[in-house]
Amino acid sequence: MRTLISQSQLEAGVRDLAAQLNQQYADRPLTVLGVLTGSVVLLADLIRQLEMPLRVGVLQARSYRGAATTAGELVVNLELMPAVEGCDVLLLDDIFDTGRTLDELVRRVRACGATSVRSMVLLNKVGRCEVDYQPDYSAFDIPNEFVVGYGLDYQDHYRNLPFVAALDPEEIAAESL
Ligand SMILES: O=P(O)(O)OC[C@H]1O[C@H](OP(=O)(O)OP(=O)(O)O)[C@H](O)[C@@H]1O
Ligand code: HPA
Repeated sequence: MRTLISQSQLEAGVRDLAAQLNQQYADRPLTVLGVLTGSVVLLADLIRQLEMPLRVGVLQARSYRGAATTAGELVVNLELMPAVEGCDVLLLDDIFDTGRTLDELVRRVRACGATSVRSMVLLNKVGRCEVDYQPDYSAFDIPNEFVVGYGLDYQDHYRNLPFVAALDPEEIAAESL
């Protein structure tokens, strides 16, 4: 694997995301919803730098399964999500790739009565978007490569890496290429 974004670059990127939110929301209460599972590392690092009255919740979305590096059917589970009616919500995810996950989640959370729904991602994979939606905040543009680390997985591994790396073709199972 090849490192694309180092630990210190990630720290600076997350600091910058937090500063944007602290400026945008100031003293307004915010509900941050982390998209399981990939957002967990970003969620933990980001919320400790937020200064507004904050609620934290999670929901789940999954479409990349097993050895696949392309999206399959999107399955959404809102059972763990707190009530968001009348709330300003920030959906937080690790990566915007085809955009199908966030596009669907923004619609679903709006339908639950949130006052506003913005979205934030760590990584924006350039040139892959398949939807008419863009995240409101992102820290890094990355090329069209399958990446792991800092929450991102391949076959449920590598989420614990403190940096973001691109997998080389020989590290990706032959059946998913
Ligand atoms: O923009 P998209 O093409 O929709 O891809 C982005 C989504 O894919 C990944 O989730 P995944 O389905 O791998 O589930 P996970 O978070 O549990 O790993 C990632 O965490 C995002 O939620
Ligand atoms: O590049 C990626 N890596 C890991 N998970 C992902 N989900 C969408 N794109 C990616």
